Amino acid sequence: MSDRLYIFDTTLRDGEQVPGCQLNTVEKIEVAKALEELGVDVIEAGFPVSSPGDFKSVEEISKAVTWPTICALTRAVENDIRVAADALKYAKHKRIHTGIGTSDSHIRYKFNSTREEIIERAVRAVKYAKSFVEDVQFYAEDAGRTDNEYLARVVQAVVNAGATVINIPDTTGYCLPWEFEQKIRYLMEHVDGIHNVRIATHCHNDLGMATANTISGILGGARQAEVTINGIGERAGNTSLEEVVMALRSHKELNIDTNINATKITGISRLVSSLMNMPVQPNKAIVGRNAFAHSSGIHQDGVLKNRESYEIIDPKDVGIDENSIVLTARSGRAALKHRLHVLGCDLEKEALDKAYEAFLKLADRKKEITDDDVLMLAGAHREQHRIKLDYLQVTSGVGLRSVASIGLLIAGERFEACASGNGPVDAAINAIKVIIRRQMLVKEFLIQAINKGSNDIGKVHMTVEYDGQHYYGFSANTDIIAASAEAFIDAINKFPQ
Ligand SMILES: CC(=O)SCCNC(=O)CCNC(=O)[C@H](O)C(C)(C)COP(=O)(O)OP(=O)(O)OC[C@H]1O[C@@H](n2cnc3c(N)ncnc32)[C@H](O)[C@@H]1OP(=O)(O)O
Ligand SMILES: CC(C)C(=O)C(=O)O
Ligand SMILES: [Mg+2]
Repeated sequence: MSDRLYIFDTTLRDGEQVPGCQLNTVEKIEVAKALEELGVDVIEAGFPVSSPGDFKSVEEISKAVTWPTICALTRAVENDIRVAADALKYAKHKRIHTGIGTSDSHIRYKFNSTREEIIERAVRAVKYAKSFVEDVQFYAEDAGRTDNEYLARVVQAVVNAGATVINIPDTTGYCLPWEFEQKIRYLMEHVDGIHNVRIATHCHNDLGMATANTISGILGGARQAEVTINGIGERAGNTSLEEVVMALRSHKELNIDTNINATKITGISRLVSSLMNMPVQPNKAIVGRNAFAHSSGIHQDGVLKNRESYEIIDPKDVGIDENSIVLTARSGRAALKHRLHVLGCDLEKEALDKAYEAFLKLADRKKEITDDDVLMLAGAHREQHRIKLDYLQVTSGVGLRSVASIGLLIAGERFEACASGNGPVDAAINAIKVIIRRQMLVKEFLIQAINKGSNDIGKVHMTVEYDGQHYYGFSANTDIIAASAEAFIDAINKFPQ
């Protein structure tokens, strides 16, 4: 059987300390209930003494949540502890999290104190918290920069005072992974009774090593990881829940697992991101928009042959239906063929080659190719138009009349003309009319963006009246003037010969 790692989520406390991420009580309850469904063991719901709003949130979360332990943060200050105990009164399982800074820098500059006095304050706080609740967690703030020998003395004192969980925060995200592992190992080896309590990691990401340090701490003997959804938290953030959970699931040889239902990870990541107005970076591990997106031809070909070529996690395991094959100018035929197949369009080799050629031209002009684009490309190569647009140049601007110069290929022969108009589309259509001398009238003209963004493809629908009949023309192009001219030509191609 694998060893159990307890997940302590501090999204609602450390995560909520981020500027702009404050939530109201109703929103906090929504996140807390989602954390419960996700399967976290402990929810750090807030710092009750900090404001009446935070007190209320801890109180309401305590009522709303059933089985996870609800934890409230305090300083090593009696009033903080009293207020925390009061806020937790409705919790079915409650924990007070008290502590104090232990690094020489904190002792000297924050507290103007001494190592001995800090140990005394730590012990007093733990004993006072024990008078309210059984489950008392102690944090040695800035343990990452606290020397191991002194840290072990602090931990020994609070274990003796009755602390049930010992939190070893790398508050400033300073440690290297091997160093953090050694720190935890040192405590495991030098504190009497340490095996009767649980050691926790609480790593910050200032050097981008929060997850690495957490995993190292676990290897050193920690069995509680303090994490947040999407890794939000002070400055560069905390360790992200999803990274730790999936690192352990991906490395079964470590034989350590959590109670997390990973299929809920994507949902809660989106919930927290939207409630906290905190977008997730696209390349964020596990929950970023691109975490399961493949955009280059060689990778796409490999993934289509076997998902595991470029994926170590099945996206379904974290609640994503399937990976995405993103079509860009770096994609190959395998990806285009796959997307066309998904869209119900199977092309033979020659047709695929032609569609691919058109696709590359479009992809060089557009960052991402959508399903509509792909269908348009697949259709475009099939129709053999008698009249084709060869080139088009239009000048337009404010305070001048637009002029178009156009070249058409009619049954392979080139015809050229110039014309002016009251705008670029009018000029282009007038130029076509110089070559195609028929009585034609544009009856309907609609330009539509397919998705969004100024680099998008414009779709043009046009109805042209000729000889008492209406003919429909369509085109799509990143250049809407070209699309308009092409739609006009498309309608002309449907005139009876
Ligand atoms: C690493 C972390 O994330 S710790 C949690 C950080 N989160 C927060 O600070 C959010 C909540 N904080 C607050 O609402 C306020 O800071 C309060 C209510 C806790 C305190 O407010 P104030 O009384 O106005 O104090 P202020 O914030 O200016 O200064 C903090 C005081 O707490 C002391 N302090 C800081 N940490 C601790 C601690 N763990 N134990 C005891 N005292 C502490 C400081 O030394 C300072 O005391 P001083 O004024 O005697 O120098
Ligand atoms: C309060 C403690 C646990 C903390 O957030 C830190 O040290 O980073
Ligand atoms: Mg922190």
